[in-house]
Amino acid sequence: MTNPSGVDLTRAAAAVRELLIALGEDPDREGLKDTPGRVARAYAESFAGMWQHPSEALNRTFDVDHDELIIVKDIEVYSTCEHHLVPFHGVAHVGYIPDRDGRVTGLSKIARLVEVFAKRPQVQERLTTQIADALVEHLGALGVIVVVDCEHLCMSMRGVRKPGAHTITSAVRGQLRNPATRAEAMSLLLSDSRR
Ligand SMILES: Nc1nc2c(ncn2[C@@H]2O[C@H](COP(=O)(O)OP(=O)(O)OP(=O)(O)O)[C@@H](O)[C@H]2O)c(=O)[nH]1
Ligand SMILES: [Zn+2]
Repeated sequence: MTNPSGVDLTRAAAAVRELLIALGEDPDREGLKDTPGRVARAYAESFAGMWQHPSEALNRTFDVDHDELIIVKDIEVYSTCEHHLVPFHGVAHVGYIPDRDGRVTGLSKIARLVEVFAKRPQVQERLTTQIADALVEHLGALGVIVVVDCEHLCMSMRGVRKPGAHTITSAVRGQLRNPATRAEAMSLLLSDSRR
């Protein structure tokens, strides 16, 4: 039952069965009998990015001779907090300045890159820096800015119980570290330009 993604579904299902027992449940009752397998498959989906390389997401590039900022905003993010294994969700905004040849990637590939890193056990800070570093490393971007804005269910539904609290993280690389360029990029990233 090991699947191509590398997740050992049989072992994961057995662990979920054990967890149900530890929690005082009867894993053989009607409603729970398929749950261990289901949860194992759901985790395999949530952690699919562990088996993907960021360069795969960015493999399609186009020579469009564009050497200025490109921004993809409001990319929906569903990730999993590695401390509690519960979701955090929100949006990512990604901007980059292409390499000297003006080589850009497909717009959807930016969202695919976000997915590669979101579908792993994560903390929001690492998610943010991994996206930025991958654009420099695999696309040769001369400048990168990434802002991630998420609500962590580990803070909303349990623990400190503060629903609605947002965590905002940013990572800036290369030419966009220049204060003036950075401020301009940040304002574009955070503005609602469609209204
Ligand atoms: N920096 C950072 N912290 C996170 C992230 N996701 C969850 N956390 C925090 O991880 C911390 C874990 O703290 P612990 O004291 O070890 O765990 P805990 O007893 O469950 O903490 P509480 O959530 O405060 O009940 C909590 O403060 C969470 O809010 C994240 O993406 N980045
Ligand atoms: Zn958490």
